[in-house]
Amino acid sequence: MVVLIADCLGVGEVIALFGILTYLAIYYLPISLAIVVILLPVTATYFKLRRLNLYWQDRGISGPVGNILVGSKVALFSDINGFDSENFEKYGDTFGAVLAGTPDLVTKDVGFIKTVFNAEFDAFTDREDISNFFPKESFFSSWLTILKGDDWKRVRQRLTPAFTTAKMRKLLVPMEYCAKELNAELEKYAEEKAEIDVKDLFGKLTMNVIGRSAFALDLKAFNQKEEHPFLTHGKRIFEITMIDPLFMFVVFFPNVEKLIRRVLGWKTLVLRDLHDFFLITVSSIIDQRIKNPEAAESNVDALQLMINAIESDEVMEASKTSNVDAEFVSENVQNAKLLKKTVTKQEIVAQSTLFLLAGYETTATTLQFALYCLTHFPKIQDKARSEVKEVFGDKNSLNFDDISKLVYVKQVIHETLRMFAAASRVTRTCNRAIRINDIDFEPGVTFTAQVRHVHYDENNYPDPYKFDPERFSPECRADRDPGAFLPFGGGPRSCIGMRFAEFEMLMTLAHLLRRFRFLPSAVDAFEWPIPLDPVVLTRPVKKFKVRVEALN
Ligand code: HEM
Repeated sequence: MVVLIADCLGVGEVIALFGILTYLAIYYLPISLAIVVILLPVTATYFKLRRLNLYWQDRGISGPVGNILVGSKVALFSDINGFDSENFEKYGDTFGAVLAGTPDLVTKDVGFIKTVFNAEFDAFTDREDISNFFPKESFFSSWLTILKGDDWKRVRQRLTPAFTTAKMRKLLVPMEYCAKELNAELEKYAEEKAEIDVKDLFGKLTMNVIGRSAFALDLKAFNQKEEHPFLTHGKRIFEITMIDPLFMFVVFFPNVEKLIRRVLGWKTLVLRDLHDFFLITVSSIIDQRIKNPEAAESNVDALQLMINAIESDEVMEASKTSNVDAEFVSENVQNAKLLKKTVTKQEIVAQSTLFLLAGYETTATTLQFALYCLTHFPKIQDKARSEVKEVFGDKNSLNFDDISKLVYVKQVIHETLRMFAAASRVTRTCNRAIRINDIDFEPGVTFTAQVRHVHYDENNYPDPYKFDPERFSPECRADRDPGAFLPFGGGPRSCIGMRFAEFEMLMTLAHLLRRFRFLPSAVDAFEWPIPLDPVVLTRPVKKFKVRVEALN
């Protein structure tokens, strides 16, 4: 009973309730009864936490036993990759831990990952549950990344037609426009012989690309003087951290937060200004487009593709999709009940803002690492440039066929993604009891694919610290299990923006390499491999800069 009540409350609420209970017991009850009232919840909580901490050991699976109060939670906030390395070393390819109160099975075993992410996907459809932070009333709760079960299937199925290669072809035009804008910006650096803050520059590029290709808006990210309100609000998403006071308040006092929202009529407490701005602005763009479909037809952007896909009742044909989507599509097209249900306006607003979130940091960081590798290995840079020059010939622009000929540049991007995959861990939550590899999974337990460890495993990639784009030549790929490459996750729930990101990176690098040579910083040259921030999202520990030389 005590434990059941505690489960519905946040940590702050439990402590407050316990404080009140202790106060009342001491003042109003005889001492012996007061001790019982105080000790009962303490003992019940102690035994619950103890059982939780030994969750995997009780099931015969080895792994670290965390602190009784916080489990291995500290690892989440400090060095999660170091934590995983240490445990793989001690316990082998798979170990069990308890992170943030949830038993988590962590593995770098490719076969195991494929079974969970693909073959048994129905039992592992969702990611870890973070819905507490995103109230149901807000559109944040409709983000594809957060949706669960049938809701996720319905929205993903409806969105998939907007992300096929054929649709991506249309987005090459805005992508190229932004790549040319970036080149114009770099001319200034080359002329002034100034050092470039690579992440800052690519961050602006990816914002411009998302603006143009998701909303047909020019966000003018390179413009220092006036900032587009989309950009001002979009950037706010990245400012939020785990130690943000409002965020902490939601974590510690979820029920109080709910009450405050109800009383004030707010949809969310965290990021409220951003939420309301996007809800109003994007909803009105959608309304205008739906009211005026002919004018809307001229828009080549993901928002319009989503509106079209949803309105036209378009159903994907498995043969027209990638292998990953084909499997998913053929599976879901049979599900007529889900197909008939449409996607709401709030859900479209959610997905279009999610593109800002999902497409900005990931792509900018990958481009940053690609440039880091190309600067560090000038011969690889020259080889990539030769291919680019050959593909451009006398032209100034690239079409879809040209992009498909950038085979070596794509290998460079894939090798960059192997070494510096944006997400070092990808997690699924079990939704029904299932036995896999002699392990009994219960609903609520999570399964984590340790992507960085899969990518640095000698058995998958010999000499893993060597940057070698040849690993992704057709011959080398044929010799390797495709499941050993997970920068975009795996199975039906993998990254929906993968093709978008690949086209954007190919287009950008092609234009950059054609016009410029990249050289290490003269002030702060960096070592190989660059030290990484020990958190889940892969970033260098310090900013790195490059110099740029314009080519004739
Ligand atoms: C280099 C760039 C990118 C990387 C490395 C990347 C990586 C990832 C990863 C690892 C996941 C989790 C997959 C899983 O759980 O199996 C993911 C999910 C997702 N990504 Fe990306 N991503 C990139 C770019 C993009 C872009 C440009 C967009 C949008 C235009 C996007 C939209 C999404 C969405 C919506 C999801 C959630 C999919 C779902 O739950 O069904 N990503 N991405």
